[in-house]
Amino acid sequence: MRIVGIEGTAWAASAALFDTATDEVFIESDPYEPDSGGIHPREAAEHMGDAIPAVVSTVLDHAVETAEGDSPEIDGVAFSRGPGLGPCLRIVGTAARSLAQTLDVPLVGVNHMVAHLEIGRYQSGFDSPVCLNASGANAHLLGYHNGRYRVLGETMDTGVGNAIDKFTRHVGWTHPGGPKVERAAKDGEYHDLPYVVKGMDFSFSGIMSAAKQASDDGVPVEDVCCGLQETIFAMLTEVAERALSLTGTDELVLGGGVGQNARLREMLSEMCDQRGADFYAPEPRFLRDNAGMIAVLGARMLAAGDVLPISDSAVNPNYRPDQVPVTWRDDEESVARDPTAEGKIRGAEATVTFEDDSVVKRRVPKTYRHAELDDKLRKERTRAEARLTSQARREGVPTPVIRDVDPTEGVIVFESVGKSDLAGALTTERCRTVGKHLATVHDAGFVHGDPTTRNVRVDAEKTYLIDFGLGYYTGHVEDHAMDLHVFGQSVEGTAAEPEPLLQAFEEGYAAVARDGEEGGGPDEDVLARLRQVEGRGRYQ
Ligand SMILES: C[C@@H](O)[C@H](NC(=O)OP(=O)(O)OC[C@H]1O[C@@H](n2cnc3c(N)ncnc32)[C@H](O)[C@@H]1O)C(=O)O
Ligand SMILES: Nc1ncnc2c1ncn2[C@@H]1O[C@H](COP(=O)(O)OP(=O)(O)OP(=O)(O)O)[C@@H](O)[C@H]1O
Ligand SMILES: [Fe+2]
Repeated sequence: MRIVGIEGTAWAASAALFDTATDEVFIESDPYEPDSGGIHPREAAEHMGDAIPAVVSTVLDHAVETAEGDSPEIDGVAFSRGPGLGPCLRIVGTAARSLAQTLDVPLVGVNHMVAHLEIGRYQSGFDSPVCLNASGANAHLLGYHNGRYRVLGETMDTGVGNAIDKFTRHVGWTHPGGPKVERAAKDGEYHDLPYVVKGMDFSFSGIMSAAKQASDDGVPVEDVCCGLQETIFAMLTEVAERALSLTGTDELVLGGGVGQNARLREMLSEMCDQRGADFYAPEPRFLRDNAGMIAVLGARMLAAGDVLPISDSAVNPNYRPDQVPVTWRDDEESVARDPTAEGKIRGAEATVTFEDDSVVKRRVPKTYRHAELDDKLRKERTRAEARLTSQARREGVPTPVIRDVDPTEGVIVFESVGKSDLAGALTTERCRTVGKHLATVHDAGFVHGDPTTRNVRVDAEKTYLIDFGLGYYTGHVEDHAMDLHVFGQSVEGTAAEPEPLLQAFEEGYAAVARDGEEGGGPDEDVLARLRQVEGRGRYQ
């Protein structure tokens, strides 16, 4: 099968030919490079209008040259349907429709983000990896489960590339900023910046303001660039590791333009090596926006009969990856491995060993992180975990008794609790209890920070919360809603039937959360905010 792909969601006007018989991908691209500032939607659309016909024509010439007969021998036309900039997408859509009609072949509408991850999965040969998408307008962790790609974690504000590009605009560098930050960082010393992860979600707004401020205050720009890379990429590596731990998977693939950064790839590969996981990053021409990935996924969709009638082929600027019905994969495949099957405990942050009825948790140094950042995080989290585990128990939430703490070494000795993780023993009643426990914790003025199904231990009588290392004191509705969101994502990404579990979880939360009389967030506010968090389109 031979399929043409067309891409043009933002900056790359690109066309490609993928031949399934030879596995060859021919790509022709023409980037839009703004003279100053960031990507301007109108200018970008003008660029698409000029460049798309030219790149398509080059690819058609190539198709004729490589065909056995005189015609280009094309079986389908795939195009990026979204997400992306509306004016650009419409031009791509029009070009794809007219090409499909001219050639009299089917039209295939591809989700750009799913294409970013499928290219790595296709090339690696991995079955069901966790996928880290690090692109300009997005940043998320995805895993296939029950017929869809589930968002296991994502940015709460801007995409990772856009965050970096905003900083470089601030210091007067031209777009794109990512490669310039990478070069400058090589000559810089590490500069400390805010590090924000919440379970498998993360946010860049605090770090970006701090980076701009540091540069305004006279910190050498190379040092800020070094701090930015070390902080942002350590955050992405940490959440990727947490996703591997939660799902029990030992395969990770990288996608997206920021994936071209050597330091990010180094950190991910080191993390995977150390936990015995396999890591795959496609070559740069398949990481940045390109039509090759659209053609490759388009071919699989076409083979599965997943084609679009012209009348139903409108573009979708907010097309989320979890909206895509995955027609080209087997329902049985899942990113989640059987959580009861594994023998040894592999947390994301720590090693855990069982000694009699005690558990020794060691936050071992993570060599992928800058030593100063690593030291700070391990100490802070060990202290937070010891303090909040005990405070939660005083509030009536079952947690393990703490027997010893050594923040300098990052070691805590706990009482061993529960018979298994909730991940392997999910019931509606237990989820209801987790909801109640989180409400109690929130009413006491703090959040858990990482309430996934692996951070809940259960036995016949009790449901315990463990691993408060990412917890902190806060009365903000947004922080409370994020705690609920983290639990929700961990259930969605791994459970066979998440709906009743999540309903019970929210009922439990609502039954206990204080009604807001004296300063605590009213539960309706938290649940309403949760709906907002879930519905946010984050393609800015
Ligand atoms: C929706 C779509 O239009 C969008 N595309 C996109 O963001 O282009 P992509 O090629 O995946 O990524 C571009 C980003 O990748 C960054 N980038 C490129 N090279 C980099 C490097 N060496 N280090 C860090 N960032 C880099 C750029 O600064 C820019 O922000 C997306 O995939 O989110
Ligand atoms: N007190 C305890 N009693 C029984 N089992 C425990 C206890 N503490 C930890 N475990 C087991 O060890 C696993 C890892 O512990 P924990 O979640 O604290 O580590 P972590 O590295 O912070 O994990 P992650 O960051 O992936 O959530 C837990 O999922 C649980 O199975
Ligand atoms: Fe992209």
